[in-house]
Amino acid sequence: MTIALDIDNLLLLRGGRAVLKGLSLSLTGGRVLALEGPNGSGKTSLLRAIAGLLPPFAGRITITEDGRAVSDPEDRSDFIGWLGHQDGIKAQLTVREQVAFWAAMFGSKAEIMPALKRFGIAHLAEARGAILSAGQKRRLALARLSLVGRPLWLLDEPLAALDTAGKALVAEALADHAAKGGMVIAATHEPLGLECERLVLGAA
Ligand SMILES: Nc1ncnc2c1ncn2[C@@H]1O[C@H](COP(=O)(O)OP(=O)(O)OP(=O)(O)O)[C@@H](O)[C@H]1O
Repeated sequence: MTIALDIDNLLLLRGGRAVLKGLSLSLTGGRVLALEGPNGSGKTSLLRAIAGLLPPFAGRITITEDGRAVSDPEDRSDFIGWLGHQDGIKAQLTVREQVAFWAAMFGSKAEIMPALKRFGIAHLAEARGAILSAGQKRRLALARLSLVGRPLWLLDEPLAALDTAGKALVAEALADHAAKGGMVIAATHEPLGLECERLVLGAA
C-alpha cells in the first residue's frame, strides 16, 4: 500500500479565529515530518484536521491509498494511528492486557511481548496501568500504536516524558515505520532524533 497526503490552501479556525491560513503540503509514505512551532501555533489543530476531527474552514486535505482518494473522514480513520497528549492508559488493566486489547480490537496478529521489549517495558508486562510512571505510560502508548498496523501515524509530542533511552527508541520506531512505507507526522518541541522533514508553524 502506498499512502500520500496532500494539503491544499488550508484554513483552520479555532473559536472563530484563524490558527492556520493558506497551508499547503504534500507528503508520501516513507517520510517523517516534524511539526514545529511555539505553543498555540496550531500543531495539534493540524493533526486533528488531518485525522478528520477538525473540519477545514477552507482548503482541502486529501489522503490517497495507491492513488485512490480516501475522502470520507470515517474511512480515513482506518489509516490513522493517533497518539495524543493523553495516553489513554487504563488504570486497572496490566500492560500486557492493554496491548492485547488493542491488538485484538485492530485485528493485529503481531505478538505482544516483542512490542513491549522494543519499548523497554517487557519487565512491566504484569504491572497495572495505575502504577506506571509518566514515561512508562508513554512507552506503553507507543508500543500499542506500533502494533496496530496503521500507515499514517499522527503523534502529538511523542517524546513527552521520555528519558534519553526512550527518545532513542521512539526515533528508531519512527524510522522503522517510515522504512516500511509508513508516514509519520509528529508535533514536537524538540528534535525527533532522526533525519526528517520539518514544518515550522508561526507564532499565535
Ligand atoms: N477548542 C478550542 N477552542 C478555541 N480555541 C482553541 C481550541 N483549541 C485550541 N484553540 C486555540 O487554537 C490555537 C492553536 O492551538 P493548538 O493546540 O493547535 O496549538 P499547538 O501548536 O499544538 O500548541 P502547543 O505547542 O501548546 O501544544 C491556540 O491559540 C489555542 O488557544
